[in-house]
Amino acid sequence: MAAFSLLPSAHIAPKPTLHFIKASTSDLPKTSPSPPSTKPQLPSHKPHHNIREEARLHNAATVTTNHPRFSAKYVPFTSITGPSSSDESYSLDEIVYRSQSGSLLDVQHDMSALKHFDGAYWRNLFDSRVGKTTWPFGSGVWSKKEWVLPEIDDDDIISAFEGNSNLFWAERYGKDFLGMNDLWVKHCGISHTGSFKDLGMTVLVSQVNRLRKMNKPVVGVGCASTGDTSAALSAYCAAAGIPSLVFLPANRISMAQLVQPIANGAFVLSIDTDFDGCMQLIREVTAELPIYLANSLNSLRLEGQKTAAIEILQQFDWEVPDWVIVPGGNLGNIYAFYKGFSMCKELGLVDKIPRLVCAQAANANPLYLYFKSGWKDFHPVKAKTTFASAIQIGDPVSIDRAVYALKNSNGIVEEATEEELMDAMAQADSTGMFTCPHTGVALTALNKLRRSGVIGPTDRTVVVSTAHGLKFTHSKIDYHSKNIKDMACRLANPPVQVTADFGSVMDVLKKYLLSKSH
Ligand SMILES: Cc1ncc(COP(=O)(O)O)c(C=O)c1O
Ligand SMILES: N[C@@H](CCOP(=O)(O)O)C(=O)O
Repeated sequence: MAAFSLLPSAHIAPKPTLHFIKASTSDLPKTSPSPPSTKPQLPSHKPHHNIREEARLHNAATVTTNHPRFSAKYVPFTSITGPSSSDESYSLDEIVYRSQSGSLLDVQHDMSALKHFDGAYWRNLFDSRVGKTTWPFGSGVWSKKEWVLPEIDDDDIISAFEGNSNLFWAERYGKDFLGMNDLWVKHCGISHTGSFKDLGMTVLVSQVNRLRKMNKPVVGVGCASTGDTSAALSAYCAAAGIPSLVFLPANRISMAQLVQPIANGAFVLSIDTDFDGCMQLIREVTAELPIYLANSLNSLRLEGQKTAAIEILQQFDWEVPDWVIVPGGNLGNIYAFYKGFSMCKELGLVDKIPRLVCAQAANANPLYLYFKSGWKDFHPVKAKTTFASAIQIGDPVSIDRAVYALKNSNGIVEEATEEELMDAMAQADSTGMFTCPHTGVALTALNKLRRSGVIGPTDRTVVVSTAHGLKFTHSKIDYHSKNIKDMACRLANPPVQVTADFGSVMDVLKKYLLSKSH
């Protein structure tokens, strides 16, 4: 193993009161802005190690250095205070989802240890890990490991190299439909299981892997789901060899989503209730049985999901967009974005955060109604059927997190009717994307804010696309066949039936070309 300089620069001089650990070469403070090497040097007689073994070798060959110990713990969270600084806290190795008073928890990082390094250090470190296959940093989540689960052993990590998703410049959509020139779509759904849930699930399942190795009582991992959480949970558990159990609302999720946990070997319960009913049941069951709760009530999930925000900044070369629009259901993700942006600001990678917009389906809009009441009255709703089926949620568990995120980002909540969201999805698809209905909800919010002038023509805006359109082909088929009651489906593009002779084919082609020529 090569020797490394341990001399920190003046601005990152270690403070004597901190705990010190053995640090790997990739963790060492750098005196120059050049990115640190993350590739271990292998002994020449063993050329065929896999990447996990390479990381193991690399970590074994560490040197003791004056490096602060990064750590994180659970603390209570409320919509007023955010993460609390009270004495109540829990180790991440405990199985706990709520505080003593019943409030949500948050993963709180030791920010003073992270502040030991300046913003330039973190930017360089994160940038240096992109596009590599080094374990576990090839993942967009684990490339930010120090900010996610700093204490987990690389060997315990279960990753599909999720994240690093495309930030798509929506050139034509922005120009033709919104008069915008700086519109971007963060394709979080182009991912291992087809949604942003992979980002959180790699963290949660990795921690479960660690807990099981510590002989903690975790026989399986369970969730309630509208489709995407269950797909991610079952895939990551299958990769780890851990049993997964999923509670699905019968007949309320797409076939493509239903088949995912089935194929990955999960124990699938199809329950005759809605998502909120399934969520209630899984909470009761996980309180009784050694089943670890994988929904975003569990704040570990959000640690992975927040990396999408960091990634957006990274993809803009650490320039901050004006707006980020996120579709909301159980409302963990809007807080995850807020947390990712806030950490970047607090640790000096950027100097501000974007304004956040949470977009809901009008048929499942408890946050929208709360926002419209001036944050006075929150009432869960009975969510009605929506094409954006993954956000058909009336009693979101992370309501307090969402309120905190929106209040602290000068945020806005918008809603989309069924017709609006389906038209927006079809319009985006007509410019070359293949979006899901939830992205249609976010695009509708953009449309409304753009038309009212709240979002300006040159504002740099990011719409978060949360799932792959291929999971929702049934809704696209209904739309393009004009097979939806009370909906004009004005952008429908049904196939033309034509008889198999040259003349008929020529007739329809000429008609089509004529329609395009003026
Ligand atoms: C595709 C999709 N989009 C958006 C959401 C909303 O995310 P959240 O529940 O974190 O608000 C979900 C899940 O709830 C989802 O599956
Ligand atoms: N859309 C989600 C609903 C559950 O959300 P979670 O983030 O709390 O797990 C799903 O796909 O199940």
